[in-house]
Amino acid sequence: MDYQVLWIIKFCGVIKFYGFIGRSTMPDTIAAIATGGAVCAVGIIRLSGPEAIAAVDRIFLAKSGIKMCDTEDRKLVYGALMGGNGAVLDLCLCTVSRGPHSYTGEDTAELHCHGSPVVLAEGMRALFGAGVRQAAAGEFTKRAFLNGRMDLSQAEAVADLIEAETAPAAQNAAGQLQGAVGGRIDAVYNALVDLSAHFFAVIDYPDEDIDDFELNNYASVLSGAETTLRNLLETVERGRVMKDGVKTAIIGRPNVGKSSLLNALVGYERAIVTPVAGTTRDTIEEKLRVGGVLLRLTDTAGIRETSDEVERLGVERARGAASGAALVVAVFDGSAPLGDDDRIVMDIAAASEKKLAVVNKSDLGTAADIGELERRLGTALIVSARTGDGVEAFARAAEKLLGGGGPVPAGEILTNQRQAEAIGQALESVGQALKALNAGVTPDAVLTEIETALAALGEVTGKTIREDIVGRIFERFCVGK
Ligand SMILES: Nc1nc2c(c(=O)[nH]1)N(C=O)[C@@H](CNc1ccc(C(=O)N[C@@H](CCC(=O)O)C(=O)O)cc1)CN2
Ligand SMILES: Nc1nc2c(ncn2[C@@H]2O[C@H](COP(=O)(O)OP(=O)(O)OP(=O)(O)O)[C@@H](O)[C@H]2O)c(=O)[nH]1
Ligand SMILES: [Mg+2]
Repeated sequence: MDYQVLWIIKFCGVIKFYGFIGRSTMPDTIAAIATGGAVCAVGIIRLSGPEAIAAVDRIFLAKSGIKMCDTEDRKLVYGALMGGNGAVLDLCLCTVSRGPHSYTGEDTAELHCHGSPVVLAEGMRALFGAGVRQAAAGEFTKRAFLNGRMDLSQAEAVADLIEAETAPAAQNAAGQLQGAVGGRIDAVYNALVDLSAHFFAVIDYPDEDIDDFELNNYASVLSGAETTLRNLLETVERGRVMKDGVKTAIIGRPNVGKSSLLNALVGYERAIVTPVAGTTRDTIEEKLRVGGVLLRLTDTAGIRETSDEVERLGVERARGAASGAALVVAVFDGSAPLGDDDRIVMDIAAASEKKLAVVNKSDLGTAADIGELERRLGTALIVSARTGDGVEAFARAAEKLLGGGGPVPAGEILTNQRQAEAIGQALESVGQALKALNAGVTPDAVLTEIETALAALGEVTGKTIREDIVGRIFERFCVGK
């Protein structure tokens, strides 16, 4: 082959090689709309990476004439955002934060525009022209994690905070953003690292026995770790309720006002209401916040014996909803005496651990035996879905029954399944290590268990975690976070 051609091929290979190295050591610059796609008062485009400040300097002209590269960190500068064709897109504010003292740890910039999706999209287009690329979901926070600005439990708290549906859930996530979980896990992690260092020393000098004082010391470190991990795990159930809400089934015989109650609770005509018995066929779901508790309400078909095939399937679904619910709300028509269908409803509700009876239509007077309801179901609340009387009291009763309104969580409630699984594994290994220690097993057996526990704890904070798992965690974030 011609030497010249060979040389060119070799040269291209070198470029490719350095191109690869360049990409892997020097991150590119990313941009995204941070404020979502809706029309709003102010919309923010954010950038991160080595070219972030240079890129805004290409498309943003400060009124004062100053360049953003000459502006101090975290100062807002007023000016014009320029489109690709040189036209002014918006009059906006720009700010920069240089790495490492920024959210991502890299150089960052923000454009605070008028909140028009069109302006923001055009601003993004101008930035692509200035050499930046669209950020992937969660990429800013992923960079913050990879640059050591936060651990993985804090990064996950960012997503939890954004998605929180109640004030306590948001408060708990904010606590975790400050390191409530990461700090506790780190404390256990560090204690176990110290312990394993001792054990390594023992293995290196096998002739020296571990004295009793030290053995006791090791045992107390391990049981201290066990306690911390167990306490954290015990919050998982509360965490699930906090994050996912409480499945709540509204059941009752036809026409008692189940759909009317749902509508009165959520404050709009969510479900169809008619005087015809058997109006609701399929189940209807709606979220409702009562105080700090999120209810996932399911309105169901009225329960009765029926030959109508569609209605029968609906009744089956109603029974299914009740058995799958954490809270059953049994509705009765208080203006009529209780009948056989009401007693079937009572039986279904009584089988649920948590239930509330609602005696509806109080505006029509009372003919139902409220004493019977209270004997079977405990609390009975008198309401009128039509006038709204008692509906608020019902919501308060539900909140109280579900343990809402308790102390405000400051991050100590575990809401993340991945973290819970890893902590469960660590707890198991610490328990085994303690057992091995007490049984007088050779030090390396104890050490093996401690190392397994360390690996599991490292997954919580991200100290030791596979890259593909990190990738999967951040993929679930929104774009711009
Ligand atoms: N406009 C805007 N609002 C936002 C964010 C943002 O990036 N931009 N955030 C993110 O998405 C959250 C705030 N998080 C942040 C965390 C750290 C830093 C930061 O620059 N920290 C530096 C400097 C602190 C200082 O000295 O003032 C540091 O800790 O060194 C910025 C935002 C929520 N609100
Ligand atoms: N006077 C009075 N009427 C009510 C009240 N609540 C509901 N109703 C009426 O009772 C009828 C049935 O109400 P729905 O809410 O459809 O009852 P439901 O239990 O969902 O009925 P199905 O879906 O058929 O099982 C409608 O005509 C409502 O307007 C109330 O508090 N007072
Ligand atoms: Mg209905």
